[in-house]
Amino acid sequence: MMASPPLRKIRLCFLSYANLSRMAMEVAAEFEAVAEIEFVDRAFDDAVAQAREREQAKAVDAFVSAGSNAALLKAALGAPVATIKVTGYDILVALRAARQLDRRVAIITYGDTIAELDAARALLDIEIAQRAYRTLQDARIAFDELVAQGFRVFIGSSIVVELAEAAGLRGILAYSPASVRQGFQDAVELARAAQRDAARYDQLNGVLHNLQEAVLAVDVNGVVIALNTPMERVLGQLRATVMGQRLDEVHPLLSLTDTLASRAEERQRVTQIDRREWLVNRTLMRERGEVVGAMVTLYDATTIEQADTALRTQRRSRQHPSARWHFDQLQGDSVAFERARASARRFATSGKTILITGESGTGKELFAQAVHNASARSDRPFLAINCAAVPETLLESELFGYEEGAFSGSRKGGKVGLLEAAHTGTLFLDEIGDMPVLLQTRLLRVLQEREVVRVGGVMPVPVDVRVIAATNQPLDELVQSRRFRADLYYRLNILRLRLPPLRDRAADVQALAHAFVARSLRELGCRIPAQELLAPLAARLQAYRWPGNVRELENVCERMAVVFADRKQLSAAGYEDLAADCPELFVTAEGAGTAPGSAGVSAQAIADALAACNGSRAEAARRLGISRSTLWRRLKEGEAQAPG
Ligand SMILES: Nc1ncnc2c1ncn2[C@@H]1O[C@H](COP(=O)(O)OP(=O)(O)OP(=O)(O)O)[C@@H](O)[C@H]1O
Repeated sequence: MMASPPLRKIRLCFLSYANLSRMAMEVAAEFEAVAEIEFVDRAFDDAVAQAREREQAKAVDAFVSAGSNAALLKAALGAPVATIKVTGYDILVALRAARQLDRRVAIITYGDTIAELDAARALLDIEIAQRAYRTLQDARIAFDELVAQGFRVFIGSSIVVELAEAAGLRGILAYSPASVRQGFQDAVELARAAQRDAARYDQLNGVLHNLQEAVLAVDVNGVVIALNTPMERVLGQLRATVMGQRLDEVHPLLSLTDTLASRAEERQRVTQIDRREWLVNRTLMRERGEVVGAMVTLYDATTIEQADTALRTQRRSRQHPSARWHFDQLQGDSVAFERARASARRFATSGKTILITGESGTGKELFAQAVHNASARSDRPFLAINCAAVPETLLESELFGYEEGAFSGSRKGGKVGLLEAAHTGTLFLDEIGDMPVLLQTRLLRVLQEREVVRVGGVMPVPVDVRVIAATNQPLDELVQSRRFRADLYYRLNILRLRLPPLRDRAADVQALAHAFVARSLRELGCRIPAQELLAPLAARLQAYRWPGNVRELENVCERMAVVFADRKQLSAAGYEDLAADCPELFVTAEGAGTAPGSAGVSAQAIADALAACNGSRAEAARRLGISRSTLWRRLKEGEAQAPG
């Protein structure tokens, strides 16, 4: 078994006038085994200076002194100070010795006079005069007065004995070897306790060392007992200089005095130190329920913000796909398309709000994704919502989130809205023209104030979101008819990206069709080359007006691939099937794509498609080559126009 290391001898320093020192030296021999004791014959300021030197050199574990010296040392030092106290028994012994010399005895004590002495006076049948002092000056004045009153025998501390002896009178030391012994014992105890504390503080420092946060701990007196390297950096001072100092003096902004006094902990107070923002926690340290100190922890606000973003991003990326599209992947090299792509690239880096306009199916969402991916926010969340496809009540809580209990059926803990979830990233608001006016007002506030208040909440949460809005409706007309707020319109319309309809960029049709057919054939495991399949259709593809734009072309191409994949080869019969499945390509030139409606699809065509798909709106929209929201809006328009 390994022997535990022998305890280091305790280093004590005894500070007093020579009289008491002489007595103490005799007693000190009893402590040889446990302590090394140094004797310093000094009093008052001299004594304090000597003690400070030793404390700074860490040469002493505890000091021992008496009377005024002890009081001064306690006030001036951080190290433990044991006081040798005069007991009633000590005074009695001294009085007995004094009585041998004179029947009139003067007692001069530090601090207060001793009330019980009046009883002793009668018992010992002597005249006793008492005085108390705090400073050397006081002691001298008291002594001179008593001398003037004819006293010749004095009982008191070393100073008093020295004064008496210097005046040729008799001085009797009030302290007994027993009280000096008690003083040494107290000092050894105090030093041991300080050693134990130091070991605990070492342990605490070890724990703090591994923390990234800046942490500092104080004892119940507000004296620094531990701190870590990040805290050294905040304070701009080394541990050695800060340890043992009062925190209020080291850095008043971090003070724990109020925390210790009120026992009230404090969390996440934003505090600026050296032009940096920190979140500051103040907590109490307890041992077996007793408060033994307090701790201040600083969290760097920037790091927290980054962690917050990482948390939101990672949570979100588990739930939603992020932006997939990049500018290079967008098909099309017509002049009109290249112009749009070049503008979008420029807009991407500006970081500003963008309004994308264009007919349904022209690729507005794709552009929004590509803008996000080409912006400084590319590694942050990209979230999208179609304002036309979500019912009004849901749209509000989707966008702004809600607090727990905001309405019946609200989720426990509330819900984070898209604006919050997209923090530091991009939010794509598709079909913004369909956003109800009330929500437009709320959105405007968010864009202006850069903070969100959840439904049923009061505390605003700061958000940094780039908004890209899209519409296939003429927003300026909606503004005129008061269905869209003018101020929101101007706020969104900072950078305008106009996406041309497919009919205005006929040069792109072939390339897009080739890409779509090739992809679909590949997915169907069909080896027919897309080029060959498309060759006989080139003129038709060019002639058609594509009211549903790229989405419609994509759907038609998918249908073509399905028809030929079934037959496994190109044949005239296949093209006949195609004429039945994709009638839009085979209509006469005059009729092609001229149907009215915002997306160019007639109400009759919608009704037919819905009937053919057993009322499935998703399927009908797919067949018509329009988005679900366009179909939805067209139906609403139809209802509004219907008589009755
Ligand atoms: N340039 C392009 N390259 C490749 N695919 C495209 C391109 N433009 C559009 N698409 C295809 O067309 C479809 C429609 O695009 P998107 O959803 O971006 O249109 P939109 O203008 O937002 O439509 P809506 O207004 O109806 O929501 C997408 O599924 C995409 O695959």
